[in-house]
Amino acid sequence: MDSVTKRYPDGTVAVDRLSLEIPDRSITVLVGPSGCGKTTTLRMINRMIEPSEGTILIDGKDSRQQPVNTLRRSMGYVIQNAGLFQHRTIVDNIATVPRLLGWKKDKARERARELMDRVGLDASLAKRYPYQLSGGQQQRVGVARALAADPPVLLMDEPFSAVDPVVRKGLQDELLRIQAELGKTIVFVTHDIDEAVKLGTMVAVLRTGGKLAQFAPPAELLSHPADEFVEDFLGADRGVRRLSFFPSTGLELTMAPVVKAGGGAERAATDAEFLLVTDADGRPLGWTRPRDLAADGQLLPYGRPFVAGTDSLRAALDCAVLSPTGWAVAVDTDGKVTGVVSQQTIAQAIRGAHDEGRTDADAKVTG
Ligand SMILES: Nc1ncnc2c1ncn2[C@@H]1O[C@H](COP(=O)(O)OP(=O)(O)OP(=O)(O)O)[C@@H](O)[C@H]1O
Repeated sequence: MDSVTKRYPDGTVAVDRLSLEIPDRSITVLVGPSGCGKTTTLRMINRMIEPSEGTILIDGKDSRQQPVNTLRRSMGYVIQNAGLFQHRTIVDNIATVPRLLGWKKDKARERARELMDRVGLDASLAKRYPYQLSGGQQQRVGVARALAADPPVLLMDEPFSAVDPVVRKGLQDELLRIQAELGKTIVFVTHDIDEAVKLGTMVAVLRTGGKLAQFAPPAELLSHPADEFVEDFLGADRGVRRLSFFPSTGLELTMAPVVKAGGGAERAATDAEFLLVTDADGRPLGWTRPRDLAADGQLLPYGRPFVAGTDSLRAALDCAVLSPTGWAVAVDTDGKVTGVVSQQTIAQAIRGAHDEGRTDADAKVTG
């Protein structure tokens, strides 16, 4: 996208000399306050809106040189509230584009069922109508419909804005999984900076008037906001959020205060204030004081453990802060305890990470 401007007939400049290089097979997020030109930018990509000036190249080809129908079919489009056809069943909604492309009904429906599975929709919903689905399920149908003809590009305009936070997180995780599996080029519009940071390989922050404020990987955005506008938009807690990009790999874990239930007090040869009790398989049960170990008393909750190595320092910190003992519990992918770590040790690791100034987008980890 090279120096693209959109001036509406009434003179409004919605997008102002925007230049962006959208990377292939990754998620690029356009984020910014209401009215900053996100939707206009997205729609210029598939020519639902024609730019007033500038050039949009797709795979090196000027988008104006391609027939608009060919262009649109190479781009799935997902909008808020899914925009489903209310009088068509779920399976037929998803089969819409393949049918338009001339596929036989059976083949199109088979493809639709395959996609339902891919986006996490139960096959039993196939014959229902959109009004018989929850908002989150409808949104999944919207994604499946956009993927139906296997377009290389997906354009998504605030697709998850209308659902509650829990469902939204599920949809975001699903999108990341689909992207990892299918390697689509996705351009995603949101006004939610958390969503942008979570989903984006690259994030374009736009300011009112359709001007680009910064275009960077999320870790860089959080560590080096280009100016005060971006800094304000990222919010006051960007320091904590940045921890999402530091892996917990280097945290020093200890097994010293970890004991098996029924293992006897002699196992607790530590002067730790609290002991973590596990079951016979090594899964966490809860914390206790050493003197209460033999008494079979109530255990204190251990909170949500983090997966050492996979989860981020932010996840580890969260576990420690939420734990009544101030210690976070690390587990492996089977949920077995690999050690515990104190808030102080995590704080040291955080200082170390910040000092190193590690802002590499490749360091993006979950949690
Ligand atoms: N058809 C139109 N005619 C005139 N002005 C328009 C038209 N469509 C959009 N605008 C204006 O262009 C600007 C950018 O609009 P756009 O919808 O692209 O913003 P947005 O960032 O997607 O906003 P939101 O987050 O509120 O959806 C706004 O000031 C809007 O009022």
